[in-house]
Amino acid sequence: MPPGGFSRTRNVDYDDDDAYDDEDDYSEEGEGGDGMTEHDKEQMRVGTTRVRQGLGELSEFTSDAQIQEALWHYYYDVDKSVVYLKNKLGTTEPKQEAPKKEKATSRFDQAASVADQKAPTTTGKQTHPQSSWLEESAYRVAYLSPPPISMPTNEAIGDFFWDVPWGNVPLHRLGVITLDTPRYRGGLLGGSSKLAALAAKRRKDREEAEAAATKANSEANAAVAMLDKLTVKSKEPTSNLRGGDTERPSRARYPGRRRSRSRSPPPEAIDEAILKPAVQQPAIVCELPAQRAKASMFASTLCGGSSTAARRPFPTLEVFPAPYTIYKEYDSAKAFASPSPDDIKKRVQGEKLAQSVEKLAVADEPKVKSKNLNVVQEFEKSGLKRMANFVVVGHVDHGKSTLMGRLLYDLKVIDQRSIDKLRKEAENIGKSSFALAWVMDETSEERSRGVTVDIATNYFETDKTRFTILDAPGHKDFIPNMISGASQADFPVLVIDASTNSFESGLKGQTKEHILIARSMGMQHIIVAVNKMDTVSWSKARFDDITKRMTAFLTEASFLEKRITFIPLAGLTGENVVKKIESSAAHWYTGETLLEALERVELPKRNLQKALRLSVADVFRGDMRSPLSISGRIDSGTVQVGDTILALPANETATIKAIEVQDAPVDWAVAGQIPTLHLTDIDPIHLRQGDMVCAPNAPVKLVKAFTSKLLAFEHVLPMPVEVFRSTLNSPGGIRTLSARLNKFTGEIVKKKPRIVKPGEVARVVVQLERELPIEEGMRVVLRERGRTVGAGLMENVA
Ligand SMILES: Nc1nc2c(ncn2[C@@H]2O[C@H](COP(=O)(O)OP(=O)(O)OP(=O)(O)O)[C@@H](O)[C@H]2O)c(=O)[nH]1
Repeated sequence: MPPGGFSRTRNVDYDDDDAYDDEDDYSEEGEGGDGMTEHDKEQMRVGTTRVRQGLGELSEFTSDAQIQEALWHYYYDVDKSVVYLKNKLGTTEPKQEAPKKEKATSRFDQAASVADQKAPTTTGKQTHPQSSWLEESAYRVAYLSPPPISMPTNEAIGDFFWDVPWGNVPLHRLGVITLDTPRYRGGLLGGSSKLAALAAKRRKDREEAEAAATKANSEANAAVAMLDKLTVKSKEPTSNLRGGDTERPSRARYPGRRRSRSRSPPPEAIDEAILKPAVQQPAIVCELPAQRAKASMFASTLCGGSSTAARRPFPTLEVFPAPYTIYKEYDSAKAFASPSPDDIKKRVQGEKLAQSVEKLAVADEPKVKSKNLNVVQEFEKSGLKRMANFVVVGHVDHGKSTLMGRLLYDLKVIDQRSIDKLRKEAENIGKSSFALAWVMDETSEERSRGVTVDIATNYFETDKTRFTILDAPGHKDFIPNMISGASQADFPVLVIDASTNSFESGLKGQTKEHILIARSMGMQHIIVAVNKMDTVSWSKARFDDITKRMTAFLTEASFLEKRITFIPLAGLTGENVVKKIESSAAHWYTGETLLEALERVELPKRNLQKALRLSVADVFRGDMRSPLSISGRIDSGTVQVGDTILALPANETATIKAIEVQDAPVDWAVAGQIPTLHLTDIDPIHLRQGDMVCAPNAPVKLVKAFTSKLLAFEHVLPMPVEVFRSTLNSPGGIRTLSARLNKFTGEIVKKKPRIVKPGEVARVVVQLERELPIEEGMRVVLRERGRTVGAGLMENVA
């Protein structure tokens, strides 16, 4: 390159890294940061000595810095440096200051200053007056906005450097100086000729490294190309891709990658960039770092590392779009329009599996067939014993469960071994006196607390009758359960504790309440078991006193005296339960035992001819064979296996699959019995405790308000109450007091009374919160805040 053939600015094309990685650059180049290697320094030292020798007497006027500057510029050429310095010293007065303090002015800078004299100056006041043009430019680039640049002419530079042997500069160094548009670099590279040379040296090193990398890449590419040949070719269309892109592996299998490129240009832009032929860019060299390592020995052996296969160019795009977004052909190809081979295989396997499963399948359960029996006739000719359900009521701890345990034990329904076991268990927790009660109280809560919580059911039979025991809880907290039990019973057995004060406290407690509820349920016969007579030494006076007071109360509650039976007994020891008492202390009692009284009770008439009505007392969700079972008393009508029933208020039908009465399977059941019905063809969610089951052709209406004839237990006035019907209870209220009635005749005594006193009978309108299946003749109990305020008979829909 001729000396005058370049612009004043040496626009060295360094990597961008150079612009900000200054510290790294210097640290690489020696401790002093002067950019000289040890070899340079040695050459500089020897050269300085020889130049001084060449200068002779002029040497004393020349500083080391000047000599070294010359040597640096002439690449350690001693002769040229001597000539240069002699010329310089011949025209320039040596300075008097110490050479070390003088700032060395490079020849290049001198050239610039000469040119400056010819060029128009545009520098402002920020420019140092003695700085060269190049220094000024560096200063401006570093601290100011770029000024309009005044360029020295090539002629001026050429004149100055006419004797400079630029032609000796190695070719690779010439390569780093370009004739591009002036481009200002920072102060590091803008004003130092040493640094320029240093940069040239680095450029050379880098080019050598790149050449090595290129060679390595060629080998690696050859290896990769060989590996690519071994892979299955993508069938996806690539017709409108550029040549280089056709070899790009499909990215459809890696959709996640596209998601990670959140800053990718929009698909349209990519489309254009990829699909249109690339525009030839002038003189842009894409210098990518070596991205591929040299092929391993194994790869070279396998694929021919020395192969001369054409090198695949590195992709110059930094954005690799997912094909579905840019290549229209993928859309039209509809790659997933038909099932994949895997899908087809799976489908075939699935079909085979389904066929084999079908072979294994059990045929659907045959529909339950009805025998279409005339159940009433069947019942009449069956010769069944009479069936009696009684509820055991009374104040808490008066001995109800113990009495029933004794009854069952003495009737051998419970064997000695079971009783011994219960005794042992009861002793273990210090409740040995409750062993008999545990015959009925089976839950751990009941046993640990010593109180009955829920209705306990058990069975026994005599020669004439099959009995169902419904043992009710005596505690006031469980009155709703007591109501549920009472609603299923034909008559009550009232248990009274004859012990001192116990009878009296019972009267204030649940004794009276239980009696009233039982009577309100329509029960007309009652057996009063005066219990724990052993605690009062079988006192006739005590028994008579209790009998007298209870008769008065019971008759007031509308029990006829002839239908009331009193029996002195002791459930714990068993006297007068099944066996007559033998003690002389009880010689005054010659009446019947409890069992005899039970056998003698007149049972209510069964409404077999009426439509089916069954109050659901329990719902059992069982196994696959019997997913849903219900139990409850049949108030009227009959059922048989195969019958369709209607559940209310869900209004869902079900089929009776099987029937059990007292744990024995039967074909039918009639009013008065408490069967268990195993159902099918219904979702278990449609049946709950308290629901009504009836004949589909004679359903019970759902009502939200009704008129009732009410016996008041407490003062009654329009107020919110809880309405109990059998096992069902629902919020509601007494809406209206229509009239007060004569207790015996039912005639209206007073219309719209403001209040009804305890013991009076009134006609009231009861409002329900939701619709419930209630019809004429059904009995309801109204409670308010845990107290029973009244019980009544539903008359009609209000
Ligand atoms: N001395 C004596 N104690 C009895 C008799 N009958 C029951 N008891 C005792 O009275 C206590 C209560 O007996 P339970 O049978 O649990 O009374 P309950 O009426 O069933 O109690 P709840 O069902 O919780 O209302 C127990 O300790 C019994 O041992 C009896 O005839 N004589």
